[in-house]
Amino acid sequence: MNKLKIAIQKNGRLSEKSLELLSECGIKIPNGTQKLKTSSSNFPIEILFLRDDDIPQYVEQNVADIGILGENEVWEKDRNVEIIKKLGFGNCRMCLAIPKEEIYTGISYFNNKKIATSYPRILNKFCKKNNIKVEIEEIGGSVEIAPGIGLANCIFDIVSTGSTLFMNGLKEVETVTKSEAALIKSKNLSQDKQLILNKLLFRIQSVIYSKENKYILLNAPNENLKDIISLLPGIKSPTLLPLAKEGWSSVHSVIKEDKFWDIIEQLKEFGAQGILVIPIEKMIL
Ligand SMILES: Nc1ncnc2c1ncn2[C@@H]1O[C@H](COP(=O)(O)OP(=O)(O)OP(=O)(O)O)[C@@H](O)[C@H]1O
Ligand SMILES: O=P(O)(O)OC[C@H]1O[C@H](OP(=O)(O)OP(=O)(O)O)[C@H](O)[C@@H]1O
Ligand SMILES: [Mg+2]
Repeated sequence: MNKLKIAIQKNGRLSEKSLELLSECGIKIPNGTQKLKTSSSNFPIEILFLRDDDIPQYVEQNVADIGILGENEVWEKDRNVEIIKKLGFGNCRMCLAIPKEEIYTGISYFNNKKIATSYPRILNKFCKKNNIKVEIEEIGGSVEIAPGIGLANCIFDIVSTGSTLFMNGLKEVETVTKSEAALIKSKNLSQDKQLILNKLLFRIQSVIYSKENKYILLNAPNENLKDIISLLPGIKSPTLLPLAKEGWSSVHSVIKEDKFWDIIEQLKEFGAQGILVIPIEKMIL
């Protein structure tokens, strides 16, 4: 049977999470090998371990059918591939940063500046859109060092916590775009491979939903049930069960994790008690 070939990063920020995602999808991958290519024992998929920069090219050329990498690399390489799913990890922003003692006057500050980056295409597009004329100095890595050693005036790079900028005496002044890990696919997949991809996507979707959502259980006084239910719409609607104690019900529902902290105060105001929030292992809609 035809196998779907997926390219993931060999060593780097996205390697572990990419393998973890496949494993959460129930796909068994032999570990502990130094091989650059391996197959799953229980899903028709072959895994290629590559440098992330090369993945768009391999997917465009059908050497790999799909790949997991940062959107930033996909945009930078600008190959003929399609982003089909954001994966919720590898979140970062792409920023312009300048020496911390400089006074930032707005985007025109960058006119006639030399900017070091590993992402010349994305930077060039941004500069054109904003009508600024810059000199782009392309380097492969350790971009934050460039102003300190006189290679450039400022930088354009990936930022997450900001600690690399801080440690190198730089400050972030413009966010050009945000990026996260994504699944890309080749534009000419055979029908068999598309079917395998659909199966994989279904599993990925379930894994992502289960991470974004929590199961919530609480006890609610019956007189406030309507208000409490309106805060917890659930997938279809919440489950209601009478408690042994008269006048009280147990409410079960599913909520978005990031919404929970916003509604907890309101739930308490409506008299909710014994609130339990439980992780969901898998969620199929
Ligand atoms: N600090 C960060 N926080 C979150 N995500 C990040 C961070 N740095 C990079 N990323 C994301 O992880 C991807 C891989 O980063 P990494 O530093 O491992 O790349 P690399 O050095 O280019 O690796 P490779 O050797 O495979 O080319 C980046 O393209 C970006 O999408
Ligand atoms: O804002 P921060 O949390 O400090 O993260 C930003 C840093 O992370 C990335 O590099 P990485 O550490 O992956 O090393 P690399 O440049 O060698 O790939 C990126 O290139 C920045 O240098
Ligand atoms: Mg790389």
